[in-house]
Amino acid sequence: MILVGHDPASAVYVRNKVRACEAAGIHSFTHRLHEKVENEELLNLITRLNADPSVHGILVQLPLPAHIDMARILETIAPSKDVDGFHLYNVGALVTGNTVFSPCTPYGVVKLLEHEGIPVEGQNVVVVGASNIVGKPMALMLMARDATVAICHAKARDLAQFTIGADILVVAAGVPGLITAPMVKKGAVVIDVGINRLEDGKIVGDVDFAGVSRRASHITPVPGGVGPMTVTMLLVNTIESAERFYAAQRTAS
Ligand SMILES: Nc1nc(=O)c2c([nH]1)NC[C@@H]1CN(c3ccc(C(=O)N[C@@H](CCC(=O)O)C(=O)O)cc3)C=[N+]21
Repeated sequence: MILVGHDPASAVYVRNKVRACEAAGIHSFTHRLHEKVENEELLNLITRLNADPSVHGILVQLPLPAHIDMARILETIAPSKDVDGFHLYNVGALVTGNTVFSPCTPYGVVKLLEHEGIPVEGQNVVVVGASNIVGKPMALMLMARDATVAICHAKARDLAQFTIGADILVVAAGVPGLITAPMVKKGAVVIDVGINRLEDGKIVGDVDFAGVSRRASHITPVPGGVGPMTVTMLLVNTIESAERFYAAQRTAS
């Protein structure tokens, strides 16, 4: 894991990932770099980890400081070790249905739905938020499972017009209280991906949990919902990466 700078939220997420690795018996190293680190130093570190056969997963915690060329950093990670699924090769593979690594947060959402026995095929899904990390891959993964998917920008004019039709509503906009009960169809499944820190230190999602939980058939809380699933899917991707590595080694020998 590579953590640049000292954003407190990023530090919490990385700590949770490290703890989960330890609990799962996955050895992890956290490389903490100064917020003023140069692009070259970060690139050199990634190149070294790419070449290290004992490393099966590389994660560069986002966001990165503004002077860092994020695209170049992500494209330097070996696609076979890109357990976040952010390399362009892996993004393209996801688009065409030849998924190598599914991005952890949407993958966690898919697993939650599977575990609860909630069908996706033929369902109307609305994804609010169109980020590269959550909204876009979420839509692709549900399309691959034969859902009808609409993506709304958080700033959509009359957002409720779209959300009210959703059998499954996934919200990843980063706007506290964005989704209220009248915007949700009765019996809908509501997945809240938002994590917002309020001034009093409280963490809330993008959904008015108290109100919406009276209309929804299923709803995920924040914290304790999608966040821990993101961490879990990182472990799944890392184990899969190691298994692929050793399978390829056996074939080669
Ligand atoms: N390269 C990269 N990969 C990521 O997967 C990635 C990232 N950058 N940047 C930021 C987002 C966010 N993220 C979370 C991880 C854990 C929790 C988590 O453990 N949440 C707990 C605790 C939340 C808390 O206490 O703050 C919960 O929701 O219950 C949440 C969010 C991974 N991200």
